[in-house]
Amino acid sequence: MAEYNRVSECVGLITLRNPPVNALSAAVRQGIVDTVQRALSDPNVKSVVICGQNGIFCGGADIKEFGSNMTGPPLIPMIHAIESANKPVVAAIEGSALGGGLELALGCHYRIAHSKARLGLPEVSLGLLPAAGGSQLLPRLIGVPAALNLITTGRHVTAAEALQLGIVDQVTDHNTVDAAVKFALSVAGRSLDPRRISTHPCPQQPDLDAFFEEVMQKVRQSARGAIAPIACVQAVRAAATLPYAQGMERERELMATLFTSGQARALQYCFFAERAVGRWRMPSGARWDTSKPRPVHKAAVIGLGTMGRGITVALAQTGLSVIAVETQEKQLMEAKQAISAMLERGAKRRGVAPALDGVIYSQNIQAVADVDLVIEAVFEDIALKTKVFQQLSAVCKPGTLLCTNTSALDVDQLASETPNPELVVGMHFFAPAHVMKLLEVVYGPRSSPQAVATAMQLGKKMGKASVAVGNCRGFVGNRMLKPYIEEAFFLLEEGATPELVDQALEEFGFPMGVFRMSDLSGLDVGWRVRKGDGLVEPGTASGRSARIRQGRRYSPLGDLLCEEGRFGQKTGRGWYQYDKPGSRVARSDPWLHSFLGAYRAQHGLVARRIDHQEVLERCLYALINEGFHILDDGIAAGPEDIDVIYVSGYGWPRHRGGPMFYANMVGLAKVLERLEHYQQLHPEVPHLQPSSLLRRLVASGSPPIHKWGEAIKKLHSQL
Ligand SMILES: C[C@H](O)[C@H](C)C(=O)SCCNC(=O)CCNC(=O)[C@H](O)C(C)(C)COP(=O)([O-])OP(=O)([O-])OC[C@H]1O[C@@H](n2cnc3c(N)ncnc32)[C@H](O)[C@@H]1OP(=O)([O-])[O-]
Repeated sequence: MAEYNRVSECVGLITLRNPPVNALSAAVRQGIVDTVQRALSDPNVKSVVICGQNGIFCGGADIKEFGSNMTGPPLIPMIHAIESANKPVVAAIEGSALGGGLELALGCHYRIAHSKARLGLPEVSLGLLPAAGGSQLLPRLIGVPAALNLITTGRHVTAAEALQLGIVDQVTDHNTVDAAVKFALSVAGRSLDPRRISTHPCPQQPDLDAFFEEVMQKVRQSARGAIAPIACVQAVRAAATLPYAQGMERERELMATLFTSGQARALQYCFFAERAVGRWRMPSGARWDTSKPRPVHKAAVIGLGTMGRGITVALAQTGLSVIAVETQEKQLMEAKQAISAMLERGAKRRGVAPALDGVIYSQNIQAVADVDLVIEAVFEDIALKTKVFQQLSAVCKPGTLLCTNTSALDVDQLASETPNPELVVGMHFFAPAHVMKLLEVVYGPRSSPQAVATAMQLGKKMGKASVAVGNCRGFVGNRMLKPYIEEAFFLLEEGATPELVDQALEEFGFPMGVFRMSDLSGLDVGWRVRKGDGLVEPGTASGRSARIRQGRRYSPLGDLLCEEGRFGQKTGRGWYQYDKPGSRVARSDPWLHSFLGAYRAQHGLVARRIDHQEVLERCLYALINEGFHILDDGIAAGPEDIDVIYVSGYGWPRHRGGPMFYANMVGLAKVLERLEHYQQLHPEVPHLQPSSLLRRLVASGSPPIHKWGEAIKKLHSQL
């Protein structure tokens, strides 16, 4: 709702009240309509100030209302009533003015922002566009190029940038409402015509057609199949070419195409899923709101290879003091240089001073004796990690949390090497660790809820999408990736090419297909793991038996390429060829195609035509099926956990919601039917065997995804 007060004798103060972000729910909209009317009809009131309670102006339209029938006064006439008011209306912007919140402020005649405020039109990140006039008003206020940038990216700008762009009229470090009231008093009685943005002509862009063509091309490329960014460009184009009223009509038409789209539902699901994973729970019943994190003032990182360096930067950027330990002197010096450079670059980008003094470098593990939390990031070898955990147990003060950055080893086995296994959790970062959003916090059966709470809180502090998952081989992300990659290898055996498989996945929305990604991360990484699992066999045996390992179908294609020294970008040859080692532009490699032909001939395989549909069904449904196994095992608490992991760490296209949301959209019965179809064709591939949870969900009528949690609990209780 909205509260009304008269302050400073003649200023009507309207305060939005809808915690936590004063979203423009039906009640708030009604409150604004009523209080604006009251202020305008009160003869004692000379000007009006609109602000939000709790130090936040407005987080925009109430996203929770989108799924239901919208009631209450519509936004656009409400904002028009403010703009056409005969008394100056000033927006006092604290915290955030986003989406409909900024559109409300653009309807006001003046905008005063606190220096820490953030402003933006992020509707595109929800699969929408600014539909309360933002796509027509912002270009008129700040010009087409700047408005296009904000609306197609959805980025939030600082108050300083908003002032520079001309979105706000004043920035204050003091009480914003007081500053706005003082300002409102100073502009009372002034002509408001020049302040009604909708009446402004849109600044003309030279060579408009060419300009928009170029913008549309760039936006289409970066959108990778998302439809909202395209509609955003079309809406701004309307602002540049049509009178306001017609532009608003165009905005309404375009929004109608987006509002009920599957992509909008997927992106809004991601919005709430990213908030839901913070409310973690463990199979033991321990939960986020009953487990108190330990304070972490000082942390340490052991091992300063690529991952260790990124983790040190991510920790230091939170303001924590960090002890960075590397026993090899040369490696330590190189790491110090790299970390300092990363901190300086990051600080420059964020416009702050680099936290160089926050990192202390040492060759001696004794240096971590008084830290609160240690993250071990040494080479992925169980013997080495065990030795480090034993050393840490001897050196660290009681209660220090010991975390491992392993991506595949058994966290509980490492815990068993310490006297306090309850203090051990996995903190699985993704390369580059100071950039990638995802953090898998891995709890073993003996990890304490307090250890999980502490790691999750530290993850949030580092700006990570932190997801709590159970300990198992490959945790959640890598465990689901395995069948996805294996299916891609099998498709090559049956007639596909890396280009075809990658094209299908990139058209689906992945930034990179399996084989381009494999070349980037290095084929030797997977080879080492497969060797460790005893799957790699020397020589070139042929026939079906050569492709059955440990009782299941296995494709040695990746191993054979590695035996040729084809590790990908780093060797200039992999599934693709590159100009030289280290270059990133992949080109088809005739050698690879003749190698595949020879391989099929040697194994008596006949290539057949494979289309994009089959690539998507086999790679994605195999991955999704593993997701159902993970839910059934209780390794992930809910589908949101899996989807946030894949969207923030594995390049799953956000406008497709995540693997489990996608399965829900496609229809669980369809996914089951297709898995059964491929399982019949490939009985020697266990990961195509539909998960029993998937079968049970389909049998129980395929409940909608937000009901899976209770359905799974019910199904488990029936077991
Ligand atoms: C016509 C018009 O053109 C169109 C169509 C629109 O306007 S579309 C809407 C456009 N607006 C947005 O895209 C802004 C979305 N919000 C945010 O970016 C952030 O929230 C924030 C404002 C920067 C605060 O961040 P935070 O980190 O301090 O808190 P939080 O954890 O994120 O959020 C705290 C709690 O508030 C909930 N919440 C936040 N914004 C909300 C919103 N707009 N509607 C409903 N709930 C919202 C959120 O789910 C969480 O709930 P819970 O999990 O506690 O139950």
